[in-house]
Amino acid sequence: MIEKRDFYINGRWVAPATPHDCEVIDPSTEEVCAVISLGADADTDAAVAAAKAALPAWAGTAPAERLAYVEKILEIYKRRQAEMGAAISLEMGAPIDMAVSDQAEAGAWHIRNFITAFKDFEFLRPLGPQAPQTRIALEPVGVVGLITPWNWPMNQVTLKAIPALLAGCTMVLKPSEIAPLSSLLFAEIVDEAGLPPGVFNLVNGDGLGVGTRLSTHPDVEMISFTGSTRAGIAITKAAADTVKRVCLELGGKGANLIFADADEGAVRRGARHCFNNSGQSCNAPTRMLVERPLYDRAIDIAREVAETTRVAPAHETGAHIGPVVSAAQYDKIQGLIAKGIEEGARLVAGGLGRPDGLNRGYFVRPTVFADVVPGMTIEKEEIFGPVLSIIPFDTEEEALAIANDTIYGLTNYVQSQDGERRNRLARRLKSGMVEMNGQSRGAGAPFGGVKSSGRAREGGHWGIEEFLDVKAISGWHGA
Ligand SMILES: NC(=O)c1ccc[n+]([C@@H]2O[C@H](COP(=O)([O-])OP(=O)(O)OC[C@H]3O[C@@H](n4cnc5c(N)ncnc54)[C@H](O)[C@@H]3O)[C@@H](O)[C@H]2O)c1
Repeated sequence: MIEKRDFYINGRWVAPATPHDCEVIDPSTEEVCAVISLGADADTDAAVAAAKAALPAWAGTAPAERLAYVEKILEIYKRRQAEMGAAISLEMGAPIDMAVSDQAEAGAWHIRNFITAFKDFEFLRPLGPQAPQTRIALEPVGVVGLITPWNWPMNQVTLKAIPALLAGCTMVLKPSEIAPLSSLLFAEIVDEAGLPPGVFNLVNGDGLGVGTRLSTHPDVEMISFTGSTRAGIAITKAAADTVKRVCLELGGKGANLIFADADEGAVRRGARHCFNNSGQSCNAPTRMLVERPLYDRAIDIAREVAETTRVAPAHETGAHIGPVVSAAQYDKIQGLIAKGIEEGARLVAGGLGRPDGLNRGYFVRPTVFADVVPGMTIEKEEIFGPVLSIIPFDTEEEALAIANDTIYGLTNYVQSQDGERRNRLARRLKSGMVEMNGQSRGAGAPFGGVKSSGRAREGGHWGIEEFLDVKAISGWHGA
């Protein structure tokens, strides 16, 4: 049993002000695998005070010095990547091979992309030839609170902590209390990199405790949050009285528009993407919109993908999907599958209950619904499980209308050999990202959404700029 009750505050591991144990559950076994602490206001206040005290010196370091620290973090992170994958696999159920090669690797990928973006990042820029004595200065926002979810834990932590460091901010990270082990390891990595005390702090806790304290704290200038739309709204309201910057990465209900001229692998790729990470990705293409001539064939392919997707405990090596993260998520997904059946969608694979042979653990059957009608609950709500909804369409306009008729707007997908059509749709789909013909976002591209998916932009240049205030200066001396 892992016992990690301490928080990382002011460069040291410290016991919580008041003991408050919290059990971490291994979703593959439903057994307790670790004990952490939930912080109280006193812990949060101590971490914010440390970050505030460290801010002037850190904000004043040369960019090259901050870059050197981040390069050191990357070096240690790579050395400990297998350990990181194991922590993620245990805490949230990603299969061990995938946890190392995708989940933990996502963190390394973001750090590398930030390093590249930072090398030509300009903190002082001319406004333009029309105003030769005006400069635009980008300055660190200050002390920032980072609140992260359990589904891609290191992906999210690196997308926040690394640009905050590069920008010159100091910070308090509150990872998900459901999956805190990877973040505790990240704090060890930061500690080993030798950052000045107080620049990076970690306090474990829940949303109502540490999360709310950070969101309302007068010395915290910004909250960078990834998680549910529900919590994002609560944080925005809580942060209003202190007029913080609030950057939100929230839920999604991605549409994958597959036209009859799509490449051979499009349906298979879309179904696999939906089931990856047991469906627990905010950008998952969960609504597969298929042009009528391809519709029956697409259902057959999706069924085959579901039936051949192996579900197994997270510690097993090889290609499979693991459990979903918790009993609460399992129950929510079961409820939505039941709702799909009740509302008349056609169940073509999977369904209620656990896969055969798995009687313990939060395992969900890869599930495919066909004949899903826009407006059905499974078409509207984010399920966050391995559940695909297939919807037929006859015209491009109809597909576009269905895709855009959602409160979310994170990633949409288009599969077609017609380049003109792809470009047209890319501009008309209401989302922060559009991925076409299986091409994923390029290194350093901004990740973020519109509408109820939140409007943060993380990664690369954009991700660094989120942690900077813009100052306009006129009467500047010199060139
Ligand atoms: N857009 C993205 O980039 C992105 C990425 C991953 C996950 N997500 C979304 O995250 C959700 C799943 O994650 P989750 O269940 O951990 O979400 P969640 O919102 O319940 O929790 C996320 C984090 O917020 C904290 N929190 C909860 N309520 C809070 C409050 N009132 N004040 C302050 N903090 C609070 C939690 O403790 C946790 O650290 C899904 O909806 C998913 O789509 C979005």
